[in-house]
Amino acid sequence: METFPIFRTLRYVPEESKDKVIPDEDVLGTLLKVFQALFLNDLNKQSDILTILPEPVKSKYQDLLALQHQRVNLLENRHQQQCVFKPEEILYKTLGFSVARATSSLISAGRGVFITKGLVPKGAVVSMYPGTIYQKYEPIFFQSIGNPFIFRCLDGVLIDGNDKGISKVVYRSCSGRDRVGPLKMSDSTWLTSEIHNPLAVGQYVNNCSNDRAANVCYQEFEVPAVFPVELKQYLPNIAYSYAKQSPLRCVVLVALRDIKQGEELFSNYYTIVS
Ligand SMILES: C[S@@+](CC[C@H](N)C(=O)[O-])C[C@H]1O[C@@H](n2cnc3c(N)ncnc32)[C@H](O)[C@@H]1O
Repeated sequence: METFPIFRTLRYVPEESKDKVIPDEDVLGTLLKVFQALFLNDLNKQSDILTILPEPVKSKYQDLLALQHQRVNLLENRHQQQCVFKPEEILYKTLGFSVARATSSLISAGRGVFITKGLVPKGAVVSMYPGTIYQKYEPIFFQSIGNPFIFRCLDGVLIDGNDKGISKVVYRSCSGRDRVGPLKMSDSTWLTSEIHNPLAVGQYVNNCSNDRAANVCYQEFEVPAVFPVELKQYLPNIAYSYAKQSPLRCVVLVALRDIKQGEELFSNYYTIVS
């Protein structure tokens, strides 16, 4: 009888990446830059979002929006030009590249992740690994059966990045639980075809092979307590258990070299892919 491993693909951050490829401040800086641009874009679509924000946050964005409109009017010489873009366009305008899922260049590997526009410089954060965060003592047995999207961090913390079945239900449930009034503390749109955070595709990156060297690597990151509350809605991770004290674990993928438009991303799973 065939024995089936619980974790079909259990990728992990290898010991050597304790020496992080880029400093945490750079990861944080990139996320803040992209999320703030996404938020301003959302405000342009729906300015009534401002009314639910605490006063200091509201005035910060009112000023930023006013500045943005001034700039657009100067450039375009038009009145009240609406500047609303798709999330992938915001990513391109902010970081100089966009990234998306498409059929992998590897035969029968399903989908993969590609640079669809622009150039990713070496050392840039190129995507995020979305999913529910489990401490190593938390139950994940049923979610893990036949699930190739489980990622293991150095300390045994697991991230379930599966966007289907029970994994999807669990993520949605945790995300609803952690809402603070109208404010979302995480992004659930990576479970749908309308992704709000275009970086949240890292779970679809395929494993490297002899003829496809890894061009990205995983790096762990803890979201600091000071992370702006209005930008948490773009974080594609949620803790399985509600833990007010512990910081939220994230995993980002960092470019190991310059990556050009049209190239597929490959990481090292450090496991045998079946
Ligand atoms: C986390 S998923 C990656 C996304 C997957 N390609 C998909 O479309 O769902 C991991 C699975 O992708 C496939 N895969 C990843 N790297 C591969 C490779 N180098 N060759 C063949 N299949 C691969 C395997 O089926 C593996 O279990």
